[in-house]
Amino acid sequence: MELTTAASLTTTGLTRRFGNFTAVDDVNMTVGEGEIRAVIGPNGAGKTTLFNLLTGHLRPTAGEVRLGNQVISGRRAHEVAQHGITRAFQTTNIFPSMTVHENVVTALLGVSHASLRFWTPASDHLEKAADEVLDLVGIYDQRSRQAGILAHGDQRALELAIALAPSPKILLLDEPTAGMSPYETQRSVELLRKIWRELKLTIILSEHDMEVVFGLAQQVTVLVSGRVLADGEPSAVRSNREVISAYLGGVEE
Ligand SMILES: Nc1ncnc2c1ncn2[C@@H]1O[C@H](COP(=O)(O)OP(=O)(O)OP(=O)(O)O)[C@@H](O)[C@H]1O
Repeated sequence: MELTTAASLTTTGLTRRFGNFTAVDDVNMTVGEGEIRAVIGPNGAGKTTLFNLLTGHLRPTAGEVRLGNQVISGRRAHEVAQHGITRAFQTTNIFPSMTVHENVVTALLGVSHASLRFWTPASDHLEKAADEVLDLVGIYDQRSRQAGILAHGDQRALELAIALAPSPKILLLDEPTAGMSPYETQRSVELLRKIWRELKLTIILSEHDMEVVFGLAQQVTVLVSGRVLADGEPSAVRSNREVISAYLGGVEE
């Protein structure tokens, strides 16, 4: 498997208004290459809107998003994806009537060979590349099954495979463990850590489960009312008094 460097992501003055309401308010954030960053905040803090701005699903009212040195804000979602930012979970891309394998091959089609950094790079080998992705996320044995009848956990793994297929530089995960049992959550955290280690990509996740956040992320950004209340290493964020009173409540140890 050929590996690539990850990429850094920077937002400068990133702002999104809906009418008079400001959902994302002057967010300045730098996510380093190969970092795992968690974005946390209470309901309505602006996490989903921020992710939509990062993926090109929304245009900013003001400010910009840069991937490395390249400005990507203002581009359409499919262009942003081609530049190397993909997303799993909130926007499900599964075709339920196709097989698991066909779903991943479809995600690989349209990606130039040069972009298949993680997987075997040749069109004749798209099938093989799809198998590599499925093996990585642990559902290779499900490859011939119809995607729509997969168990919930396997369907989430397939969503992850589809997001990983284009060999992204940055992977965005919307609440990767939402709705999972403690056991499934633990397995997901291990899987994400393995993917991050093997592919050396940058991961940005939004998550409500603080065990997941503090177990996985190297840096945490806390959003409240669209603004960055704090960011830094998990231990610093965890003991930040403003964060505790605004959001974390009883999590202080
Ligand atoms: N298209 C829209 N039009 C108007 N208001 C919107 C729109 N999208 C989001 N908002 C508002 O922006 C605010 C931030 O919403 P957002 O979904 O980004 O928060 P969130 O942090 O993802 O919340 P949650 O954790 O509940 O998913 C909310 O008050 C929401 O009602």
